[in-house]
Amino acid sequence: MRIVLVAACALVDADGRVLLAKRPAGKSLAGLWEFPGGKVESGETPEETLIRELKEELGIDVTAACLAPLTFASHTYGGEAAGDGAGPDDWHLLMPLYVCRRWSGTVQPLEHEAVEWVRPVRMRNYDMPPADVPLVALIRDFLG
Ligand SMILES: Nc1nc2c([nH]c(=O)n2[C@@H]2O[C@H](COP(=O)(O)OP(=O)(O)OP(=O)(O)O)[C@@H](O)[C@H]2O)c(=O)[nH]1
Repeated sequence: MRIVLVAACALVDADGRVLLAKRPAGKSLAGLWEFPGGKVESGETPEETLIRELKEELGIDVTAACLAPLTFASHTYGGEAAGDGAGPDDWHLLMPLYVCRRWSGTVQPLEHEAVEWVRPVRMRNYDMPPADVPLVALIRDFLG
């Protein structure tokens, strides 16, 4: 099965809130709240992907030194969820999740429908992609 590497980032503000971004209509998983990030392109490190994506998606600048690895998601997307069993279009998401507490610039939803700063205890009220669901409890434990 195809493994797709996606780098994602939990931006954490001075109050310990995490930035969630709402996927826009017309994209896969539209309307769900995700961590900013995107597919690692050929020749990129995951850190380089995040530096690029956080600029494109949110208009902020981060450095690799401020990206701390926290955990990862590992999830198969495809027919299984639809009850069709494994199929040729299935793909497996492998998504390292970083934490970042320092950036420059002001966060703006340049590519998302909206962004919100969310207290970790409230994250379970936000519908997230299935791959992200196991990460929520971990973030809550980590950030308190
Ligand atoms: N950035 C991000 N992507 C996630 C998260 N959880 C999750 O399943 N994904 C999936 O990882 C992929 C990220 O790809 P992307 O952001 O570069 O691509 P995209 O949505 O433009 O493309 P797509 O429409 O092909 O999915 C998407 O399929 C997205 O659904 C998450 O928390 N953050």
